[in-house]
Amino acid sequence: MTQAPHTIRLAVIPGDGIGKEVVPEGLKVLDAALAGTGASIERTDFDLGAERWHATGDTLTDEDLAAIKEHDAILLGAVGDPSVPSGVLERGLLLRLRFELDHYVNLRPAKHYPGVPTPLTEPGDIDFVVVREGTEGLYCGNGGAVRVGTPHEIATEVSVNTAYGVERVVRYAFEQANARRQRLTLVHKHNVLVHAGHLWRRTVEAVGAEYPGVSVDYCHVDAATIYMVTDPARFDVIVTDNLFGDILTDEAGAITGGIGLAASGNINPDRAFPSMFEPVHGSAPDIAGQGIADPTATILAVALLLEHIGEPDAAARVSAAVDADMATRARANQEGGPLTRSTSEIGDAIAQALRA
Ligand SMILES: NC(=O)C1=CN([C@@H]2O[C@H](COP(=O)(O)OP(=O)(O)OC[C@H]3O[C@@H](n4cnc5c(N)ncnc54)[C@H](O)[C@@H]3O)[C@@H](O)[C@H]2O)C=CC1
Ligand SMILES: CC(C)CC(=O)C(=O)O
Ligand SMILES: [Mg+2]
Repeated sequence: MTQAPHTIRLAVIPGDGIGKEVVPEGLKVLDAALAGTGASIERTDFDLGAERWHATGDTLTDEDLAAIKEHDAILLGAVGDPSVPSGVLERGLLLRLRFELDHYVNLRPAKHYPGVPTPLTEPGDIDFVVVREGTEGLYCGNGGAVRVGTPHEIATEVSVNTAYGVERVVRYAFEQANARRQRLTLVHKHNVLVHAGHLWRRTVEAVGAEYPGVSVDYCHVDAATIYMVTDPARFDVIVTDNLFGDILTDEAGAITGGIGLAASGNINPDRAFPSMFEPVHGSAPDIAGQGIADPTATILAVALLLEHIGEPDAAARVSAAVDADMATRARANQEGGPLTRSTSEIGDAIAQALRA
């Protein structure tokens, strides 16, 4: 559908490793999805990541951050590289973006496309979303270490959970559940983490009273990892903290056909700052540079981005093109084996389907 001409200001951060390989495919599909709609992309590339850090020592400067804030949305590949001490880019770049831009919702849909290979023998109908808290918990960097390197070293990481932070993400999760199959599962570990866990439990109870149509369930996180492989169809919306959500969504990627299919949105629902869309996976140094990374997660992140910025038709067309590509994979699988395609061949196929 043609709309009035308008421009979408997009900040692009390919990052490291396969981030640099999958982001061009996401952009290819974004262009194809918007062709003829009246919307155009005004794109700014940010060279953040390992190379920049080696050259300048910067992870994310205040100037970078101010420039990124001038955009409508952000597309990110992945950050992290074996040549950089672990945590420097993950904390100084990725988490700093999530915290500074108040991405308190980390939305991670998980869907199995029929016939697509999965490690589960009977996957059932897997279609759920994880609403992971994005700005608190164990990822705050609240901790420290003393007597480092000695036999008496003590290291702490303290999980921060505020009533304000938990309530706003729980409310978002109830809204999601209300718009879906009206089932919400809180995942935590309140049998042990009694302070944070009981705050989450009480908050879900209190907010849930406003959503009488939504049934509420609870799993300890260890049991949740079991149900995710034995009965994933039980889940509709999972709400959980930053660390548990991180772990569970890699598992969700694995059971739905691979981490290369799992997309995410770091969302500021209040729209005070641009939201950031990225694949769930990391920079995958083990396969980087080979052109074999699956770009589908990034392409699905583009669909989430389009939905968020008010281009639902384009978003639906991207999702439909991915559905069709998944059906092609399923057919190939039935006919004797998985399709072997390069990163750019997958991007080309999906972009071409959109232009057809
Ligand atoms: N959002 C981000 O930027 C994230 C960054 N990282 C960083 O990435 C680096 C590598 O972390 P890992 O723990 O190895 O996790 P990873 O997600 O990069 O890789 C885990 C496994 O999944 C495979 N894989 C990942 N994406 C794939 C794709 N698109 N297609 C096919 N296979 C894919 C990899 O080859 C690897 O075997 C680290 O520096 C880590 O801190 C990790 C997770 C998220
Ligand atoms: C690299 C971490 C900071 C984040 C992560 O693994 C994730 O958000 O999935
Ligand atoms: Mg992760």
